[in-house]
Amino acid sequence: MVKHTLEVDSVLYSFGERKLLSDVYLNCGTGEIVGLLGRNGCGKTTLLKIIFGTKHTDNKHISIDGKVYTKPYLHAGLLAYLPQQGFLPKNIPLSEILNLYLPQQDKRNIVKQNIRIKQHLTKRADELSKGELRYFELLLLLQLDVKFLLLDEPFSGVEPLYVEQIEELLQSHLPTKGFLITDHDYRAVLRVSQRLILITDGACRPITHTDELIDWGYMPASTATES
Ligand SMILES: Nc1ncnc2c1ncn2[C@@H]1O[C@H](COP(=O)(O)OP(=O)(O)OP(=O)(O)O)[C@@H](O)[C@H]1O
Repeated sequence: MVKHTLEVDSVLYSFGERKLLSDVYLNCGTGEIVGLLGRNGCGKTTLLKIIFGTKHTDNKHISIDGKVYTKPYLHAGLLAYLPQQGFLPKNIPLSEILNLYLPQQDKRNIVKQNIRIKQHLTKRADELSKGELRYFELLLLLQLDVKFLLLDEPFSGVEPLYVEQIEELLQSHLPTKGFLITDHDYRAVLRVSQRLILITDGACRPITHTDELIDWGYMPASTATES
């Protein structure tokens, strides 16, 4: 399997007097899940939007397999983004949503035949529970022919059983995809990620041991025994 690389460098983002992101470097290859952690408001969502290309910034260098892109989302086959708030139309059934997003029938069938989704196909997105909807969104994005997925809070509001199923789903697509994932369910992020990056003070810090998350003030000291 060919390995692809996403490289993010020199990201600067500021508003007013505040420099939100000032020293960002990270990379991700297909075959790995990179967990992005950080406190509320540190800039995780902003960074994912900058990488996707939908958020303008003062400076950035986004490359995939060595080629630089200013707006990667405009190029087929590169990236997909799961936004925090979801992205699906609310007023049409899931089966029609699949027709819109997945032109290939075999890909649609994978989603339609999924044991957790098949009974919901005639429902609209707003008729699903939060966990069911998140699972459906992910399942759909995973069928897209893209090399990298940027996932903003895929576990948010999701019950433990679905969290586990989402983790399994991501793992099953590792042969062809790479993932940048952020979520406040840090236990799930720690479980599923091969590498961790903490955003703090506008910079990306590679984390090699979970104790460092306590040292940087992201996790409470009471969690030390879990690491
Ligand atoms: N153009 C802007 N003007 C004012 N504030 C901004 C602007 N862009 C980002 N911010 C602020 O920067 C902070 C970072 O937002 P962002 O959503 O990226 O954080 P986050 O790390 O994803 O937070 P959370 O974990 O709570 O989802 C927020 O406080 C946001 O309001």
